[in-house]
Amino acid sequence: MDPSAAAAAVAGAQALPSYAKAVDAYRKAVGTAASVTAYVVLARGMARELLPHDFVAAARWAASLLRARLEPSPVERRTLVIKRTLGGQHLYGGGSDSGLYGEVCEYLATRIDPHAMRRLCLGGGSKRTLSMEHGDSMTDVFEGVQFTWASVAGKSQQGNTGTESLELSFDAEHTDMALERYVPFITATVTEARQRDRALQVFVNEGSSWHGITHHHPSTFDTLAMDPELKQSIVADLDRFLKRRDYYTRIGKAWKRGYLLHGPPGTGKSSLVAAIANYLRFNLYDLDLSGVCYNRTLQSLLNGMPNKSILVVEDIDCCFSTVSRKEDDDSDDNYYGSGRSETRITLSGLLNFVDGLWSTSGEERIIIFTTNYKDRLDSALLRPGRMDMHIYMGYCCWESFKTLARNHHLIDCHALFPEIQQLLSGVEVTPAEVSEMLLRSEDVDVALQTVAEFLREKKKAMLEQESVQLHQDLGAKEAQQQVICKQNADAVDL
Ligand SMILES: Nc1ncnc2c1ncn2[C@@H]1O[C@H](COP(=O)(O)OP(=O)(O)OP(=O)(O)O)[C@@H](O)[C@H]1O
Repeated sequence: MDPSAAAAAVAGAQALPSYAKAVDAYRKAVGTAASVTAYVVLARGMARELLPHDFVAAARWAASLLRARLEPSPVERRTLVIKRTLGGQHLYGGGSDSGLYGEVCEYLATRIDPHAMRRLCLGGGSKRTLSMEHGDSMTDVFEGVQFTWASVAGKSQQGNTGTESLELSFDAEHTDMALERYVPFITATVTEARQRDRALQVFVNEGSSWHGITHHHPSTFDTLAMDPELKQSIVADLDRFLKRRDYYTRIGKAWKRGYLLHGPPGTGKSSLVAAIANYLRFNLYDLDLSGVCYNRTLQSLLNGMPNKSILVVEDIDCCFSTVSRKEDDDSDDNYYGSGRSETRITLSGLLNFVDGLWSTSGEERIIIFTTNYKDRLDSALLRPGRMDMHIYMGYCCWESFKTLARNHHLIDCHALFPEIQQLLSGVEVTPAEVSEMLLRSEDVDVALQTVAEFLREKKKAMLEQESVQLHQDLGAKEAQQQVICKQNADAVDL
C-alpha cells in the first residue's frame, strides 16, 4: 500500500468520531428547540383557554408600556420666535429694533464661532459684528443646556413686507429655563455690554436742565496715584454698593452712596471722580450751584438725573460759605413747610432734596462733594451718615510717585528712585506737580532728573522757610524777653 494513502486512511478514521459528535449535538439542540416551541405554543394555548380575557389584555398593555419606556422616544422640542419686520415695527413685545431682536443679535455676535460656520455675515460700523445668514443656525450652551438659534427670513402675512426672525429651539423640558433664565440672561448681558461700551457723558446745568458733552477723561483707578490701600477700599466700596439693591430695598433706604473728597489742590480729587465714573460707567452730572438760585430749579435738575449717574458738586466749601447755620435751618422750614418754591438754595436744602427725591425715585445714584478745605465745611455735611465715605487725597507719597513714573515712562525702578523716595518723605508736593515734571521730557533720565531737582529745590526752600521762621520765633522771643526785662526794671525803679 502507498504510504501516503495509508496515512490519509488513518487520519479519516480519527476524524470520524468528532464529526459524529457534532451531528449528535445538533440533533439534540433541534430536539430541545422543538420541545421549547411546543411548550410555548402549548402554554399560550392553555393561557388563552384558561386565563380570563381581561387578564390577558392587562398583561398586553403592561408589556407595551414597558416597551415604550425602554425604547428611546423622539424628544419633544419647543421653539420661541423673536420677530423683526424689515423697515417696520418689532412684532415681538411691541418694542423697536433695539428691543429683544436687537439684543439677541448683539448677544449672538459674541457667541458665534467663525470656525464652525460655513458662511457668515459681517456688518457694523466702527465695531465689526458677525451674524448668521438667513437659513443658518448655531448653538449656544447655557447652564449646561444646549439652545439652538436659527435665522429665518420670510414674508409678512399681507405679503408686502419681508420679515426676519430668530428662532430659539430647545427640549420642551427646558421651557421654563429658556423663558425665565436664558432670555433674561441675554438681555442683562447685552445691557451690561452696552453700558460698558457707551461713551460717557458729563452734563452741566444750564437753567433748570442739563446740557451734556462727551466725557473723555482718561483717569482710571490704575492711573490714579494714591495710597494703594485707600484706593482698594474705594473700589471695594463701589463694588459692594453695586451689589446691594436688595439690601437697600430691605432697609428702606435710597440706593445711593455719598463720597466727600478733600485735600489740597492738585492731589487728584477731580481725577478720582473721573476714575469712579469710568469704573462704574456712570454719566457725570456736574452741578454748578452758582447757577442754581432756587430750590425749585434744584428739584427739577435732580429729577432730570437718570439712574446710574453721579452728581458732583465741586468746591462745596465755596458754595454755601455765606449762609449761616441759622439761615440754613430756616430755609429747611421753607422747603418743607409753606410750599414757597422761590426759597433760595441752601446746603440743607440740597441734602434734603437728594435724600427725599432719590429715596422715592431712582436707583444706583452717587453723590460726590469735593473741597480743598474740609475744616470750612458746614457741620450738616460732616454729620455721620450724611456722606458715607470721607476720602483724603493727600500729597505725593512714594507709592503715588511709583504709579506716576509707571504711567508716564513705563518704569518700575531707576537709579534716582532712592533719592526721590528720601526727598518725598520730607517735602509736600502734589501729584499734579510731580506729573508736570515727569511730562517735561520723554527721556526717562531727564524726566527723573527734573523731578529730583524740583524736589531738592522744594526741600531747600522748605529748610530756608523753616530757618526764617525759627529766626522770627527767636527774634520774637528775644524781643519778648527784652520787654519782660524792661518791665522788671521799671518795677524795681518804682
Ligand atoms: N492722584 C493723582 N493721580 C494721578 N494724577 C494726578 C493726581 N493728582 C493730580 N494728578 C494730575 O494733576 C492734574 C490735576 O489734578 P486734579 O484736577 O485731579 O486735582 P484736584 O485735587 O481735583 O485739584 P483741584 O482741587 O484744584 O480741583 C490731573 O489732570 C492729573 O494729571
